[in-house]
Amino acid sequence: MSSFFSNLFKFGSQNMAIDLGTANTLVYVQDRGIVLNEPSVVAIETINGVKRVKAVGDDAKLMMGKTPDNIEAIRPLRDGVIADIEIAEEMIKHFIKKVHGRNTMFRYPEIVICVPSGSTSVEKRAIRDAASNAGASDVFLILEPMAAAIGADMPVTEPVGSMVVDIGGGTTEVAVLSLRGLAYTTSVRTGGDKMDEAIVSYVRRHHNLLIGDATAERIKKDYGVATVPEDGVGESIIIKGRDLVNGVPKEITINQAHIAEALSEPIGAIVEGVRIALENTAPELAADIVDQGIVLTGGGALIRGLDDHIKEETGLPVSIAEDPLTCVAVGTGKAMEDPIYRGVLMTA
Ligand SMILES: Nc1ncnc2c1ncn2[C@@H]1O[C@H](COP(=O)(O)OP(=O)(O)OP(=O)(O)O)[C@@H](O)[C@H]1O
Repeated sequence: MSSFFSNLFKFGSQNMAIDLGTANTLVYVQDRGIVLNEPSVVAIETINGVKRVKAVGDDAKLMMGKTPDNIEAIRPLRDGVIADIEIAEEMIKHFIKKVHGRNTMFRYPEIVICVPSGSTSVEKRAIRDAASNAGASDVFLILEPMAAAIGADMPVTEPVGSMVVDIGGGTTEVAVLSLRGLAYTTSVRTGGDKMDEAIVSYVRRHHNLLIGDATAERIKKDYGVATVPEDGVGESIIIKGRDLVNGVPKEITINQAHIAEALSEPIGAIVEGVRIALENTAPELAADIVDQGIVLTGGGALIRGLDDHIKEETGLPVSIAEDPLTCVAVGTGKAMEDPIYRGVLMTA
């Protein structure tokens, strides 16, 4: 650990923090803040049996669902863990290179990477090795809920219990934190991806219409609600896709109440995770949470009315972090920069 902090001094601002997310990867550079925020997607092209990276990040996401047979758009992280280590490594390498550009002096930075709290030691090692192979001289890890809580300015170093619920693409991490540690943590394999799948399956079941994940994600971001709107209907939504009966393109109209119905299962799983965490929290810490409330981070926190829904289900105050999508990256960056958080970094 000490070599890390002495290297911070030696190499200055090249050190970086990476939020390697299922949906998005964010890179934070010391003293500069977030410099990269792109989808965790890699497009692989196969020519004469040889595979090569065709595009990464924004460019690769544009290809999802639209690639010819010889190009495959892959998300190397699934359910919050690395599903394809080689491709994840290519992605990390690409992003590090993109951040440092031609500045070869800064080719081997120290890197802090955020990992899901439920990662096994094998998964943690795989992430660390991917960053080392991508050119990092030293790699440190931080658990995702800790990073989210630091990013949301929660009092993680104090002897006070606080609860963070980080709703990402692949997982929802629920944790109770106190004195730089996780007093309790649980990871629910439900997040934004499951919400997209729920919309795809709702539209197929009720309207015989096939839509892609990208369309479902757009609908979720623009119209997603945690509960049925007050007027029982909400806004109308026009959806285009392929009719499953006759195979031709078709357009249907649904409303936000339908989206609330579609999302009820994944949102129910998240609420259940919060409830289990509360039941397993030591009484002293639980008493603190009654005062401090629950803080929501991650992109899923932006589903309209989710804070009120969790408040109703738990009876506790619930708030949304200021910028839920960048909380984990900012928290990972702060943990790298500020010695007060020294104790939260891990070597593997
Ligand atoms: N306005 C929005 N409303 C609802 N969901 C949103 C919104 N904006 C982003 N999301 C969803 O948030 C998810 C991504 O969140 P985030 O970037 O926090 O996850 P991640 O860190 O990549 O994933 P994980 O924590 O599982 O590794 C995606 O599923 C995305 O569709």
